[in-house]
Amino acid sequence: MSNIGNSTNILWHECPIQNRDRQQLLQQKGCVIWLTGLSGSGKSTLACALSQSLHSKGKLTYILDGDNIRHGLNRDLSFRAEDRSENIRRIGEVAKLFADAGVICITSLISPYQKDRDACRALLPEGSFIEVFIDVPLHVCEARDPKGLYKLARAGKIKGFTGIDDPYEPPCGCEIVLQQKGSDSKSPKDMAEIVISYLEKSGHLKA
Ligand SMILES: Nc1ncnc2c1ncn2[C@@H]1O[C@H](COP(=O)(O)OS(=O)(=O)O)[C@@H](OP(=O)(O)O)[C@H]1O
Ligand SMILES: Nc1ncnc2c1ncn2[C@@H]1O[C@H](COP(=O)(O)OP(=O)(O)O)[C@@H](O)[C@H]1O
Repeated sequence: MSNIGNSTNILWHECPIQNRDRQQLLQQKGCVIWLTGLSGSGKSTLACALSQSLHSKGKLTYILDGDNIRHGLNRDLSFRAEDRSENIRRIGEVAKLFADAGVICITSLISPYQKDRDACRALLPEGSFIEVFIDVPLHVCEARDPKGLYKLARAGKIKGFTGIDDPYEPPCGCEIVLQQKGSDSKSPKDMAEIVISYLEKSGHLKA
């Protein structure tokens, strides 16, 4: 019996069907592909392109998108630093369950703080947390502004907007950097191919 957080007298219950059995069934290894970048950098677009491409190869994926999860599980959270951390912690825990289920779980969150991303990495077995930085300069994201949020932030109508008056800490030592700078521009499909070739090399697309 042990105490975890505020829960006392709890005991882990094992089931004979384990992660390796699910890997065999699905012919893939569950993992978390953690997309991070500014608002408008292309996280949701890449998540969809990746999911479509992997699906067409017969691989099971699931997307956890920050915007979408804030409509339900995380609807109680704001954009204060503590709430962003809690947002990321919960999504990290959910992503861990999907990965354990054998699914290739794609998360799409700004996740601006390195320590929050590192805490999620620490939840997963070695090699199963694949951090992907979508490195798009602020001026490019701001020019795209598909939801008009940068305009509102510049006008002072949204406070604490990432990149404007709230921080974004670029990853150091992440698995993949996808740059979108000057002439080096990549389509979402090109970006998805880079991630998929990483997964092929790392052995995640076979049991
Ligand atoms: N203050 C502020 N800062 C940043 N973003 C804001 C803010 N308010 C609303 N939005 C919208 O919320 C989306 C980001 O949610 P996330 O859950 O990914 O953010 S975080 O990881 O908790 O920082 C983000 O979506 P994306 O553009 O898809 O990144 C914004 O549309
Ligand atoms: N690789 C890309 N090249 C050019 N434009 C892109 C690319 N990926 C996304 N976009 C465009 O950028 C905008 C923001 O993309 P989105 O996926 O919503 O970003 P995020 O989820 O990071 O906020 C959209 O208008 C989208 O069509």
